[in-house]
Amino acid sequence: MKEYWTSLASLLGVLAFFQSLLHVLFPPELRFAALKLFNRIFSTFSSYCYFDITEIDGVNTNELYNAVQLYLSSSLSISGSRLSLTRALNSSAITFGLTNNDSIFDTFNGVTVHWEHVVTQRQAQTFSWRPLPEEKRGFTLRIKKKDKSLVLDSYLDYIMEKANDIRRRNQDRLLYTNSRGGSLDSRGHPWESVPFKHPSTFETLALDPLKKEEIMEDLKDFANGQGFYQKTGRAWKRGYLLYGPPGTGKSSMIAAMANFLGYDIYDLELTEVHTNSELRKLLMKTISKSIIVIEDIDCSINLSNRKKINNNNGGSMGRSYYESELRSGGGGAGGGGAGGGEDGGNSITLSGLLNFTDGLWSCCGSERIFVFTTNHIEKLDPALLRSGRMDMHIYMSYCSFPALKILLKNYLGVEESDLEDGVLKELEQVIDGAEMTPADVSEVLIKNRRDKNRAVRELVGILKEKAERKVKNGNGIRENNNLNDFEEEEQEKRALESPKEGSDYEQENCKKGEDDEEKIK
Ligand SMILES: Nc1ncnc2c1ncn2[C@@H]1O[C@H](COP(=O)(O)OP(=O)(O)OP(=O)(O)O)[C@@H](O)[C@H]1O
Ligand SMILES: [Mg+2]
Repeated sequence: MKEYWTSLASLLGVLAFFQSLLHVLFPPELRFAALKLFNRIFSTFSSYCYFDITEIDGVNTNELYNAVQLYLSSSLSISGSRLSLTRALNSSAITFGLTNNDSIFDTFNGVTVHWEHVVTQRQAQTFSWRPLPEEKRGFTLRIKKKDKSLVLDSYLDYIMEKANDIRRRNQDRLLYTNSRGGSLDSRGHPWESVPFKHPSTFETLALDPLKKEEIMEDLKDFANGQGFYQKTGRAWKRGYLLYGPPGTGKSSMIAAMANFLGYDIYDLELTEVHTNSELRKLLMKTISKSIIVIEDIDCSINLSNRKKINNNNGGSMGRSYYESELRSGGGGAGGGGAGGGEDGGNSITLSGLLNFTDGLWSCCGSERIFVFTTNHIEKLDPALLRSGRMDMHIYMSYCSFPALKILLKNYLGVEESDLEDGVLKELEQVIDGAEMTPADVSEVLIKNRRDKNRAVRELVGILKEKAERKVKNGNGIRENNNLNDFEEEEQEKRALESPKEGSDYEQENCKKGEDDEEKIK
């Protein structure tokens, strides 16, 4: 012990000597340059190299910083003696972290590396485009120079992969919203998030089992399809359009999809997005393995009838979709859009939205699912529906007999075999004609769930009454149960509304071509 103190004292003595030498030999203005030089000489002869991973890289959040934090938290929980513990609002998981300026050793492929969590106070800002956090945080990785290639080749990739795994396994999945409009938080994020805890699964979803199977297979193929998408040169993304009457389970289906794949959800509120470029920025800030949802797309923004509305207004407001696009600098590529304002300040265009799902920007990141929902498919522009854009159109129907059996099992614990043949037959006969949504059926079952027999009796009564009323109104039970009133009406309306030559969008694009030719002449 005595020897230890003696060597420490001599080391301090040497340091003090060098400091006074620095003061004697160099005038104050050269001292900083001299220190830098010593530093360089020192690092040349040192056997270590250092990597700084700062939390904020310029203006963007550094994904690697978050990944390192998560990765280290898994080993810290067992080894650390002083740790910072955090629990996000509403989250069920506690996260371990290195305290400020603390350090830890890690081993990878037999190589030991050293991590330090460096936290310093940020100097008072005179001007900044957005508020920055008061603390500057980062990790410094120290590694032997001879092992440098190992870090660059595989250690960092390993950390990213491990962090993603941990995030999926341990952390709650997140539900993001852009309800703050275009404003960013102090870390530059346009999205706000809460832990996502919706209990809907494919098991609880009342849907035709065959349809359910088909959707689950499709999702599985998508999630395991990295190689396929790579091979075929397609962006690794998929679009689903869920349409049908209110209360048929569209939102429940989205939750079931997210729970099935373990993906986060981005619930995009289109009415809060003001320009195409804002839409693109939101897209850029989403992570892989996520579902981007636009609910009630027909109500969110007037996409299909934009031209008609403008033309009806006449005068300067009578600009066509194409002209407004040109003015906003958007063009067919759906860019800029900053100038807009013809829609009460909201200048997202259909082409901006199509570009969001389909264009070059849509593949920043990967493994992403787009889901649009609507109660009125006939109101959507065919350009949005064409194949390849929304890969799967899923009709969420009124409660069918197979769906009813699932609801009876979920809500009452009643299996098909528990019901008398007569009751079963009765239910089967009236369910399609009654056109009741799963939401309505659920309500009847929830209300009477203490008395199963009463619940079933009441449900049969209501279904019969509804079916009879439909017959009276001239909508008898159809022989083809796969196509009910809603679906048929929607299809008829669509056929009437969409002109044979093509959609508004397509016509506008044609007009754009004609105008361009005119200009060239
Ligand atoms: N197919 C279904 N399976 C199980 N539950 C369902 C189904 N459809 C509706 N429900 C129940 O009804 C409620 C409303 O369903 P949901 O919000 O998913 O309907 P929606 O189609 O999204 O309606 P909207 O078009 O009004 O948004 C949910 O709480 C859910 O429990
Ligand atoms: Mg819904």
